[in-house]
Amino acid sequence: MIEFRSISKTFPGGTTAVDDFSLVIPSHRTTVFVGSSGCGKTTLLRMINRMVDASSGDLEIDGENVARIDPVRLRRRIGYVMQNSGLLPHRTVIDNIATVPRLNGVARTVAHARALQLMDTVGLDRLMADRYPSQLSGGQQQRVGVARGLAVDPNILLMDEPFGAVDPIVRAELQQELLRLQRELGKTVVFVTHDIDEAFLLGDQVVILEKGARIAQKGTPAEILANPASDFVASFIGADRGKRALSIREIDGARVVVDADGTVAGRLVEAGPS
Ligand SMILES: Nc1ncnc2c1ncn2[C@@H]1O[C@H](COP(=O)(O)OP(=O)(O)OP(=O)(O)O)[C@@H](O)[C@H]1O
Repeated sequence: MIEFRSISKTFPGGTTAVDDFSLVIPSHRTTVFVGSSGCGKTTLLRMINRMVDASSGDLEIDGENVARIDPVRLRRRIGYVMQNSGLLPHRTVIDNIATVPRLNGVARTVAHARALQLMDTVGLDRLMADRYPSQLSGGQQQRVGVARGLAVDPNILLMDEPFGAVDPIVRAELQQELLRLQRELGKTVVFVTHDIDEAFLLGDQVVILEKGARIAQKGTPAEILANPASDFVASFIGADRGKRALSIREIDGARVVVDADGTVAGRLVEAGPS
């Protein structure tokens, strides 16, 4: 469990990116931060692995205050997947995936064997192991990014707009892969997006944020869709456009919420990892 307790962050220039934010992020579930550009999503995410330190408040992982954990050690045990995959251009796919285990002292042969398994896990052909990132499509690069995030077998996986830079068809494929992976692996995933449909599709818990990372509403997709807490939320989720008359359908054994035109708007929480 990750717990934010009255966390604030003011950057040296004076911008308060996060203003008194409190939230519990349950383990083995996907929590999605969603909101407009500049509302503080990335800052929240980066405070979990101390790429950004809070100005005030406490942040705990399983009861341990992150301020007391060495940031390098913390980052090596938390997976981080970013937009544009963030791969090292001069390293092959397999070396990119094995980077952090190697830094942690894992032998090269062991790290490479594990990297090949992870390529299977994320649906990448092993034949691509010796290619460089520039020789892959955008979607394949994102899969390498996810494999790299999983390479230290972290309990926590942070994902910052990981599918933002790929076309809608590949994006939909990657979203489905993540749902499949999450059913298998049951990580504590914290996912940032500005796309409400992506948030509803992937999130067990969705947190809609306004400027300063103020929580406009949090809950399951079904709760938010059925009962928007404010005009802001209603407008953000498109409820005011009359688009989302909800119903529940069973697709591939999972119970999902679909809106009026049949688009999957979210998954019911009971369908999470078993
Ligand atoms: N290192 C920094 N120094 C100064 N201000 C910063 C820094 N990082 C972020 N900010 C500011 O903090 C606010 C929140 O930024 P953040 O990147 O967390 O937002 P976001 O919701 O992730 O935005 P986006 O969706 O555009 O990535 C913004 O006003 C931003 O300009």
